[in-house]
Amino acid sequence: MSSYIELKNISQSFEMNEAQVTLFEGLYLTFHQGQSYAITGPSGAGKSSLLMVASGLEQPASGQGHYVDCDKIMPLEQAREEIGFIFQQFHLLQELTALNNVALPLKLRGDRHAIEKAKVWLEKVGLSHRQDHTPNQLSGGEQQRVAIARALIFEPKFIFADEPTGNLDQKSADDVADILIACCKENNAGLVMVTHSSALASRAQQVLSLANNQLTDNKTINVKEAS
Ligand SMILES: Nc1ncnc2c1ncn2[C@@H]1O[C@H](COP(=O)(O)OP(=O)(O)OP(=O)(O)O)[C@@H](O)[C@H]1O
Repeated sequence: MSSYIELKNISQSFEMNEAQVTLFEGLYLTFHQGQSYAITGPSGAGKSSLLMVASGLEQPASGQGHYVDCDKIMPLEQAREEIGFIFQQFHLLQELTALNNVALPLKLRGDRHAIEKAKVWLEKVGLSHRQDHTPNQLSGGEQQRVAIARALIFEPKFIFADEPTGNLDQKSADDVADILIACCKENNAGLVMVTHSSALASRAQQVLSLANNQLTDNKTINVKEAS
């Protein structure tokens, strides 16, 4: 049985200049493993904040998020092993080669086959020939492909991606989108992307738009009903 992430009645707000700023309020959301989702909306609407809450990296002001797998239910912040991240700025370690960046999550888990597995993943993202290069020797698109391999190598059930193509030209953005979607599909990982790109959003099965504290469903294709 595939897993899912369930958010119930979540709200997020911050104090700003002694005023309370609400980003979203009373949202109910379910993300299923193996499905793809895009969150769009105007700048400052709170998309990244929603991604942080939905992935368990930040706590909501109110409401709850759970990761559900078979009969196992756990708070999102305890589901770190099941969730991988991709960021607009790549966030690779500059002193490490592409190969060692990809291998790092497995090395940290004590996997003795980390380097062999990282080689396989670099091949999947088309970068075997750049394995000994450091991030500053790679283009933006290549760095993001390394970040995709690094995020997927420990086979998380979900990938959360914040503007994964935001720093790239159109050609690199298309290539990165192809690889990201194909790799998530191959791993049967759920993919949740925040993006300003209508081209990238259109490739997701469900497109949600965040504006004025609320989410609107703009497109749903073949997404399972919320459990
Ligand atoms: N921890 C925080 N404390 C105070 N304000 C915050 C915090 N995190 C986010 N904000 C504010 O919340 C608002 C929404 O930020 P967020 O980055 O989630 O928006 P966004 O929709 O992703 O924007 P963009 O499309 O421009 O990236 C911003 O005004 C931001 O400054």
